[in-house]
Amino acid sequence: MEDENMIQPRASTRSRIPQAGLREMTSATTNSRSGILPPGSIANKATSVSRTNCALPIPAPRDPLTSIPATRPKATNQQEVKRPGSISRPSAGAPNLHTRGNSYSSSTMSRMGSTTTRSTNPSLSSSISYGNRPASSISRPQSSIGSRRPNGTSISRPATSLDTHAEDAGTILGKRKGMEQLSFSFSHISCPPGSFQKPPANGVMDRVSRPPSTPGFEDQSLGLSQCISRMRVDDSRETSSSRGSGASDPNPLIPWRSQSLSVTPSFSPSKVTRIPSMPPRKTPRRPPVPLFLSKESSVTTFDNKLGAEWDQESREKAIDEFFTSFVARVNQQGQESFGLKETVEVYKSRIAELEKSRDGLNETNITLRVETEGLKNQLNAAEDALKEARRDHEIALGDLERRQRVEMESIQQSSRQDHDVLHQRHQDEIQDLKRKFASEIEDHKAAKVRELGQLTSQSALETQRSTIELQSKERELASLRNEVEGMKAEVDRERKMVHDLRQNLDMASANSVTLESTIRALKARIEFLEGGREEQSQAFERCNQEMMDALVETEATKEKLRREETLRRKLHNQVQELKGNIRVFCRVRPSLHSEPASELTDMQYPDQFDDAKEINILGPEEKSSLGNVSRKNNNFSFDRVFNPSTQNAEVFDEISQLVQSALDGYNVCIFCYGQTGSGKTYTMSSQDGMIPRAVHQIYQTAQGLEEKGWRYTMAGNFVEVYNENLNDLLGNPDELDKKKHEIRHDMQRGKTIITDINTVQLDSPEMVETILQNAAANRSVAATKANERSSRSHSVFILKLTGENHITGERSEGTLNLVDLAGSERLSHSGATGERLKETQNINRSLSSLGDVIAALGQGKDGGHIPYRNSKVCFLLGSLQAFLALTLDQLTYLLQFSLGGNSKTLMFVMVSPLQAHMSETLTSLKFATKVHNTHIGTAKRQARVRDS
Ligand SMILES: Nc1ncnc2c1ncn2[C@@H]1O[C@H](COP(=O)(O)OP(=O)(O)OP(=O)(O)O)[C@@H](O)[C@H]1O
Repeated sequence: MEDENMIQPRASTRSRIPQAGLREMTSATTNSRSGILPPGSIANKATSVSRTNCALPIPAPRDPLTSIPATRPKATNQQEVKRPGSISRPSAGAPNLHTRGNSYSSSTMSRMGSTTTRSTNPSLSSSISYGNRPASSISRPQSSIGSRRPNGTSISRPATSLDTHAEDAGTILGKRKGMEQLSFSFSHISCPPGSFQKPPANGVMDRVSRPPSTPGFEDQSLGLSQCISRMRVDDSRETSSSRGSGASDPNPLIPWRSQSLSVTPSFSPSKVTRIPSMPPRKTPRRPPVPLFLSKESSVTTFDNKLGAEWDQESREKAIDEFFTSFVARVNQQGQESFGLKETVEVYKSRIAELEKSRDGLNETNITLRVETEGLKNQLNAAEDALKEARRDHEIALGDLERRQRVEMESIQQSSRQDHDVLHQRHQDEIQDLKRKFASEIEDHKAAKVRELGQLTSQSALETQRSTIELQSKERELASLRNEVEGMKAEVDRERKMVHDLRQNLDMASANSVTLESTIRALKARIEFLEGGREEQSQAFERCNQEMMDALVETEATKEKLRREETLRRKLHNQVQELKGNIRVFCRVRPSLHSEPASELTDMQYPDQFDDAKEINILGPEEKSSLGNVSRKNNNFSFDRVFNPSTQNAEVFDEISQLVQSALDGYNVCIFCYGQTGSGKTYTMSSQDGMIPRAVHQIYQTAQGLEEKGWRYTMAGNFVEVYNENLNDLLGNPDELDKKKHEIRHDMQRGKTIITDINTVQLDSPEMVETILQNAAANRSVAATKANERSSRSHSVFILKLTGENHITGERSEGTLNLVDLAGSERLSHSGATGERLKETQNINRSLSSLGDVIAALGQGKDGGHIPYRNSKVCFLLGSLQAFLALTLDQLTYLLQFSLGGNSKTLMFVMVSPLQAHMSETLTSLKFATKVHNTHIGTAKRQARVRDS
């Protein structure tokens, strides 16, 4: 609280002295922005002080002597003149000056108005009258500036109140110790000559100034000191001149220039000392003025009255007025100076206050330190007490823990006992439940066993009953059979007997006795049979034995059948080999509706109702030079020739044995060769073509073989060789011609693997239709016309057949390849260009190389050169031996294992019936004849190619 009391007043003190005021004071000291001129310019300083004490708005800076506001009437000076003794408050502005001392800093600039008002006196005659001021009035109270001055009474101003400003200004009010040594350097005041003459009533002037009409006097811009300096200069000049030459001043208008201004003590309580000399100012040369006035002197008065030197009254009046105004001005300056001093005093008092507050703060600080020490002691005591309390608390805690531990142990013990009791009870319950459940289970088990026994006995009874029924049925059947047989025999016998009886009718009657005896014998036999049960049971046993023998015989027969199936396979293979491992069928397609009969080629089938192996193609009529008309007959012979009326079913009958070979574990290759539009696709891939029929047959055969222990799985691929590239027709159509597939051969197992290819498991015969549709769809995506694409590429349908006999442990792996070759038309006839030309070249290269390879193979030279490398198709018909050689032909490479060793090949050569295609037809047939004449692995067969 004490501290607060110390601080609060300080705050209020601060608030009373705004920083702005302090700044302005500082700036005033350094002569910047304050409007205070450098030393020697009292007017500005006064202005500054006036600003300090006046709250009026700040006017624009102006010359204090030239600016004469209208608000300041001259009457003020006149009023002051009337009261010459009251110098302390010469004007109405004075109270303002004093009462605003406290707000000095904030009102410094606003004092301009009042100052200006004061300086509105037209002349400096009203500015110096300091000497008239009584000593008491000069000793201005310190509080005259501040509001703290009590009751507005004057308090003696400290002796140093003017020191600072007097020294700072370096001009006026220079001497210390009050007004006694006050000397003025009124450099800023233009003082009219002669205005320093002491009024008669108040003092004596030692010099009499000249009237104000002199030019120098009118120069109001000159300061008083300058005037005085001039006076000195002139004075000395005049003195010297008067001394030297004795001549008088040529200018009688400025006699005051040679005077030095001094105020006698009687004139002012302060001692006016001689004003320090100022630098001389150059003035125009004037005529000398007489030093002393005489009656003869002609002097111009202030009123510009010439010759009024002796008008003492008016001169005194003028001087008096001037002096009054001068005193007022000096007064004003003094007051302003007081203002400044008071400001300084305010700051000094402020400093004192601050020091006081600092002392207070120091005291407070000491008090606080003492208090802090006390508090520290209290804190130490409190800490000690806290430690004590903590110790007590720890002891109490320890006791509590011990107590709780004991309690806990007792609780644990009791709970353990409870737990043991509960556990024991629980165990007892469990034992009871176990016993209960065991007895229930036993009961249940016994019931189930009983039920089982009943069921077993029932089933045994049922079985026995059914066995008995079966036996009775069998017996009935046997007896019925016997009866039937007996009836038959009896009928026969009866017939015979009737016949005999008819023949022996006579004998019957004769032998009636014999018959009767026979009847009796029969009756005796019946009786015997009825009585011979033992014999019947023995007969039943014999029958049973016979049945068991029959079963054994059946098993033996089945085993024999399986052996015969294996033998059949071997024999079938041998038969196929005997037929030739490469067989060639020729098929002529029928003419279409769009093809008129006149455009058809004349073809004959000489043995169509016999072996159906030959075909004659008659050329166009040719006239010889002798006029004979003849037609060229091209006769070809193959393994089978199908005329246009042959249906797919009949064609398939011929190849079904090859399909059977695939099931038996052989690699079979069936391909169609021929020009575009000759019916290859129709034969191979149409709805009732070879592919669907082959798959159907395989299914049927596989099902039939199941009862012989065979289980078959079928997996299908469909690939295309287009421009010597391999494509997957069951894959993504977008990858056609882009994705690369490789053909890899497993030489040891004789298997062909194609990389990255889709394999479809054929679980049903219908799946093959899906495969064919997908392949056709993919081809249609790859080409604008599906037919075009199919014409320009080889397609291969690969069916892998894997069979296992779970009885015999046999295993078979066969492959059926159904190949639809590209159109075989000649390059020269196709007229193809660009991409088509490239395709045709590829196709022809494959096919012609195929012929070469076949021809080479046909020569049958083991180890002889086979031109496999010439074409991929070479692999198609080459032996296993041949396929070991590297080749670029994808197609033949692909079919490598289907053409050699255990492979069987069937080639369809397709023929178009059109005359326009005759040339291509003949070429195809000649090529097929080459193939037909090739024999791989079996006895070479001869075939004829007859030109007649
Ligand atoms: N045996 C036939 N019975 C009825 N029509 C047939 C027979 N053979 C072919 N055709 C028809 O002849 C036309 C051409 O047959 P296909 O498309 O099979 O010839 P292609 O040799 O496969 O031609 P490409 O080489 O262009 O594929 C088809 O319209 C087809 O239906």
